[in-house]
Amino acid sequence: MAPQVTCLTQLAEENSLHQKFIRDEDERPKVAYDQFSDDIPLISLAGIGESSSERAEICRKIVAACEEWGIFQVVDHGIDSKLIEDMTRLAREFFALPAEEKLRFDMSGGKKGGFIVSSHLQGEAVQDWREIVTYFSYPVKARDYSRWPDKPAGWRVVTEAYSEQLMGLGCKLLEILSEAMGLEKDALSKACLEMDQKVVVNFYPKCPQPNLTLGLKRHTDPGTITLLLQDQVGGLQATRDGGKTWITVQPVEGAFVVNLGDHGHYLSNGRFKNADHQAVVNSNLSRLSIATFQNPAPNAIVYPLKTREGETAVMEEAITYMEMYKRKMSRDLELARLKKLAKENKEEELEKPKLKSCNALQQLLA
Ligand SMILES: O=C(O)CCC(=O)C(=O)O
Ligand SMILES: [Fe+2]
Repeated sequence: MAPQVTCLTQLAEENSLHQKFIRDEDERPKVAYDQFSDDIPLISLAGIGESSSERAEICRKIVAACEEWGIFQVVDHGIDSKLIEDMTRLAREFFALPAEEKLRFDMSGGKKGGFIVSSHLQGEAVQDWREIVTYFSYPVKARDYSRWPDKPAGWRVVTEAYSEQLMGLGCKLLEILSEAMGLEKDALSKACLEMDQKVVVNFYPKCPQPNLTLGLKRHTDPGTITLLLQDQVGGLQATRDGGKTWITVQPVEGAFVVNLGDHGHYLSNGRFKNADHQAVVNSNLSRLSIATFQNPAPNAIVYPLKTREGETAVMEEAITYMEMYKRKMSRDLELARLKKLAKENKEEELEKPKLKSCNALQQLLA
């Protein structure tokens, strides 16, 4: 039997956008996908290993970027370029598979890992214009290979190697941030207990009406640090003024975009920003990005590791990461609910005068 779910790749062929992807006006893209900005710092990690003045300079740049944006790009990061190439190629091949192949790994119904068409926040009607395939790669003992795609050939070998190298890079960056906070090198990693890693491969097909929708709704990542590999199309956007102005991050060949999540933000007592970001789409080209989330273990404690002189803690109480995540989700849901309510009320208000004039018309005609 033909699958019930239509993949976005199929919807992309239509002339107009399906209603379920249409965002409210205030959420729609304000800046074009290819109107690039180089405001986000681009930092070379060459020389990071040495205990030299070079390392100190790199650390200074990273810390400044985290304080200002919570997001930066790194090159000379030591991740094997052949691995990046293979990972990108396999990811593209996965999304090019027929819908029924991808849907063999359908994640709906609460499965941990697999494929999903047009993700959306629970309880929210509008969907994102993206397909994803995701797998949980750390801790190793928790890997459920039955939820990892078995096609295209080579997926498992390449993704495992990719995960391992990215775990290394993530930890290296956390060492720098720990030192910057005046703590032991391994303080942030230790605070994660056994670090989790989740990889989400995002595929954004060409979109018939990209100005009405988003590839991925505005959000902050919940975890400690995220390493994003993006192709050269462009679409990742960041804001540092609560969404008033946006910039499109300039894609840089072979670079990783690094951003801090909520956990990193809280542990630094708000000193390092949790980057507010989103992804926009376009009608010319499909786009691929691979997000590697370095997260704490579910039972890790979320609380500032250190408060600087004169600072009070940004959190009232210490909670587990699981609890932090639950609270974030219910806050997002509540916001979506209130927004929907406000919209309905507004529509009702708009209906009233119409109704009045309608009554008046009837009286006139009577
Ligand atoms: O695709 C992108 O540029 C952004 C992806 C992202 O923010 C995410 O997966 O959390
Ligand atoms: Fe994100």
